[in-house]
Parts: sequence; structure tokens; C-alpha cells
Amino acid sequence: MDAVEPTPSLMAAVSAGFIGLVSHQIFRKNEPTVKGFVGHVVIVNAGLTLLCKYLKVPTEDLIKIALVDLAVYLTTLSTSILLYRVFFHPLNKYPGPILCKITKFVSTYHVMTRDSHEWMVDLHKKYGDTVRFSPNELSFISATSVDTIHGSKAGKLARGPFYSGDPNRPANSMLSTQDLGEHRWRRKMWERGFGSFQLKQFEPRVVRHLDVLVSQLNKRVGTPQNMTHWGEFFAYDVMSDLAFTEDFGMLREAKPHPYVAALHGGTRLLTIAAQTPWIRPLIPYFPVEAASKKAGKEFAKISSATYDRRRARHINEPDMFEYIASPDKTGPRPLTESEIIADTSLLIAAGAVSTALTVTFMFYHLCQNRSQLLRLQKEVDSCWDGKSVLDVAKLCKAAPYLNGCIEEILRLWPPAPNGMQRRTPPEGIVVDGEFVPGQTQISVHTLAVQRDPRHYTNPDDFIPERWIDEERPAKFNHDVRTFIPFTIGQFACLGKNLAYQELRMFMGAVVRNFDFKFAPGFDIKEFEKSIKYKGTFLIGPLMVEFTARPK
Ligand code: HEM
Repeated sequence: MDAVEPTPSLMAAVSAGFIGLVSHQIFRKNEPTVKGFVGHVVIVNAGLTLLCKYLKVPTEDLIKIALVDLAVYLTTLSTSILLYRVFFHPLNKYPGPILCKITKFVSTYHVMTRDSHEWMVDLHKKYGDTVRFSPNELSFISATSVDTIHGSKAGKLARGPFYSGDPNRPANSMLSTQDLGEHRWRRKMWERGFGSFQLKQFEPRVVRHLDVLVSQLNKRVGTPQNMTHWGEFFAYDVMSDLAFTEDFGMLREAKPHPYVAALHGGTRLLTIAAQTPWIRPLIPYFPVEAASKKAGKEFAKISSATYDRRRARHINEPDMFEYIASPDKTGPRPLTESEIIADTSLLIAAGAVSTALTVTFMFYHLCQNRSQLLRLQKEVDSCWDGKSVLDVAKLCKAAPYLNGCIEEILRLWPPAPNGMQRRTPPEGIVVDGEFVPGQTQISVHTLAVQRDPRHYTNPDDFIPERWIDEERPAKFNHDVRTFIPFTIGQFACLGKNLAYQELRMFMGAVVRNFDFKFAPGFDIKEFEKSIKYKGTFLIGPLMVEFTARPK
């Protein structure tokens, strides 16, 4: 058989294949940015083409050779990645769908179709406690994994690439930074606004908004009300007031502020892009999700304008902005103005969405079970005369059923249902007795772990009594290590106490003043179908009819 003549074009194609293999080995250790990758491809291709020109290949053949080299390079690179991910990847010992081992786009697809929370729960039902749901990412649901990934043993785990900053914002917020040290000192600045002294100071402001809510609902007795909206009106008005001493006026005007649509719309694209952060810089150039892009820009604009107004205003009572944005001498450097804007624009978003969802889900359950609502009313009545200002401390100590209702909603409907992504340190860690290599993304799936029958008996049922020690049946599983709606550890929710305070006050005021049931014709199945995922839950209208209770 005649030997194949090593023509320059053949040599270039073989070299392109070889460089594809070597590139994969380099990229495995140092993941390139999109710009870096494109630059790399251009340099490789231009280099090979120039080599052919140097070897006297006719100019008219150079374009064909460049295209062939490009195809060979990309094919070799992607085949090498595919074979590595399926057969040689260190996470191969973990179960998961084969397509998920190859590409992250499967989980991205489920974020796009907004059912990723259910998809993940189903994956855990099928594959067990640990699932490899993307090439370099594991999800856990054992009770012991919570402490390792989020709790006392998680000191070296930083936030994962999911959190990489918003493309519409020039700086990282405390939430989006992936640097452990930076997060620690920036969080200390935030903590100044969340102590028990501050909560006490904020209480009368929450009461003022509740008074508006009660008076508005009183005017609407007997007509169907969308509780998804009223929950939002309350939570956003409270947060704009506590954060910026500014009132969105949603309760007063009974209509949403543009901030809400901008936040909901903008978060969609942000959450999709968070799945594959390397794609983020390309998004502006693709004609996709135009509405979400527009909403994201609108959100950044409203946040900056809110910041500017607050900077210019003198206030008498301190708000969160005052605590968070004032200089802290203990930090290694002052925050830049962009960082302060990024932090303060997080305030309303972090504080309002989850609280509003929790309130609405409360109505969803209480309207389905009259005896539970009656018990709650009786308990709240016993804590409050209905005339003097609501005593929050009493609701906290002497209302176990109300507190049980709140815990149970947060267990069944953790507002952020998917896992909080963390990145293992370079030396790796051991989770549930198995070694997980460095730079792996890991999380505990909040919804799945909180609805696992090994952790909570009858996990899909709303049973507030399970949170009252004297009333919980002895045979009930009740593993509170797995109750993580606010997550735990170094990244745990800073607003947890404020959230409980708001929720107690909201439910206390509404239950004391009103009786309620689903509005006539309300289709509960349609509401359930409307429950989707977009970083947090996203829900449709929940229609409720109120009746005033005797004072
Ligand atoms: C029911 C209500 C709430 C729930 C379920 C909730 C849940 C959470 C969760 C799960 C995280 C962790 C995020 C992560 O690591 O990815 C978080 C973080 C955070 N939450 Fe909340 N949250 C609630 C209300 C609030 C409120 C009222 C505020 C007040 C502003 C707030 C402020 C924050 C902040 C600042 C962080 C970031 C903490 C950090 O990065 O160290 N949250 N929250």
C-alpha cells in the first residue's frame, strides 16, 4: 500500500487535532472565558494557516484549509471533552442521567422551562441521595451533607459560579462575590443593620404598613382579592421603607410599582445565565429573552435612581442604607460607589420576594383547611386585644401554632427551592464518606431535602403541629438539621429574624381582623400549575375573599 503523502494541509489538520487534545487538558485545569476561548481558536487557526502559506500552499486553498483545521480542532476538542466527562471524570462514581454528565445545558433547559425545582426532586427520587446533574456539579439530600456543605464544616467552601455578577452592574455585591475573605468583611458591614436593636427600631414602620393593608382590605371585603399581589405590596413597601426610607406606595395605591416587574423580568435571564456563566458575556449579542434583558436594565436603572435619591436625602431615623453604606473602619478598604449600589440594590430584592411568597403560600394552605384557620384565629385572639399595637414579642413567644404555620410553609415552599451552590476548595472535601475533588460545584437541594419522608413524615402535607414538641406524634420523623429555607452557616440569610417578625405581624394582623376563604370560582389546580421557578418560586394569582371579623 502506498504511504499517504504528508501534504501541508494534512499536516495542518493533524496539528489542529493534536492542539485540540492539548487544549482540552489546559482548559480542564483553567476554564477559559469566552473571549479567551475565541482568542485561542483564532490564534491556533491563524498560526496553522500562516504555516501553510509559509510551506507555499496556494493562496486560494488557504481558506479551505483554515475551515478544515477549525472543524478538526473543534471536533477533537469536543470529542475529548465528551469522552472525558463520560468515562474518566472524577465524578463518574456518582449517579445521574448520561446527558447531564456531558453537558450543563440539560439543567439550563429546565431553568428555562421553569420546572427545574421539580426536575431536581425527581432526579433525587430516581438516583438517591447524591446526583451528578451536570458535568461538574453534585446535588445532595442526606441530613449529614447539610452540615458539611453549608454548616459548621463548610468554612472553606465559597459560593459557586452561579452567583457571578449581574452583567448590568459594574461591581460585585456581597451576594455575588465568590471570594471568601471579601464576603466575610462585607457581610460584617451588613450585619450592622440586622441586630435586635435595629429590628426593634423597624417595628413601628412595619405596623404603619400593616395599618394601611388592613384598611385597604376592609374596603374590599366581599370582593375577590389577589393575595399574590397583596403579599407583594406589603413586602416591597416594607423593604423600600426599611432600606431607603422611601415608600413604593403599593399598599396605598393598590397597584404594583414598576420595580416588581423589572425585578421579576430581569431575574429570569440572570438565573438562566447563572447556569453557564461563561455564556454571560455573549448574551447581549444574541436576540434572546428581549423582555428579560429590558427588565434587567430597567431594574439597574431604578436601583441606581433609588440610591441617588437616598444619598441626597437627610433622614431622622436610621434605615438599612445608613447602616450598610456608611464607612466601616474594620474592613481592609472602603467600598467603591459601584459596590455600594450593588449591595443596596440587593436589599429590596433579597428582602421582599421571599417574604411575599411565604405570605401567599400561607393563604393557599389556610384556605384549604378551615379548622387550621380557626385554631390560628383563636391563638392570635388570645395574644392581642385587637386595639393596642400588635405585640410582636408576644406573638413570638405565645403563639406556637402561628410559628408552626410559618415553619411549615417555609418547609413546604422554601422561596428559593433549588440548592445554594458552593465550590469545593482546591484540596477537595469529603461528603458522606466520599471524596469530592477540588473546584466541584455542590449543594444540598432545599426542596428535596425538606420534602424527604425520612426527614419529615407525610412530607407533602401541611401539618403546623409537627413544629410543636408537645403535639408532634412520637412516631413522626422530624429532622430539623434538614430545615434550611434560609440556608445555614457563613452565607445564611441575614434577614431571617426580620422575615419572621414581618410574617408574624402580617399573619397576626390579617387573621385578627378578617375571616377568609378562596374566592368563588378560584381554581386551585390552575394556581398549582402556575407555581414555577425563576431563582425563587414564581406564582400566579391566588384569589381570596375576606369577611371582617367583629372587633
Ligand atoms: C421568608 C423570607 C426569606 C427567606 C426564605 C430567605 C432566604 C435566604 C437564603 C436561602 C439566602 C442564601 C442565599 C444564597 O446563599 O444563595 C438568603 C440570603 C440573604 N438574605 Fe434572605 N431570605 C428571606 C428574607 C430576607 C429578608 C427580609 C432580608 C432583608 C433584607 C434578607 C436578606 C438577605 C441577605 C442580605 C442575604 C445574603 C447573605 C450573605 O450573602 O451572606 N432575606 N436569604
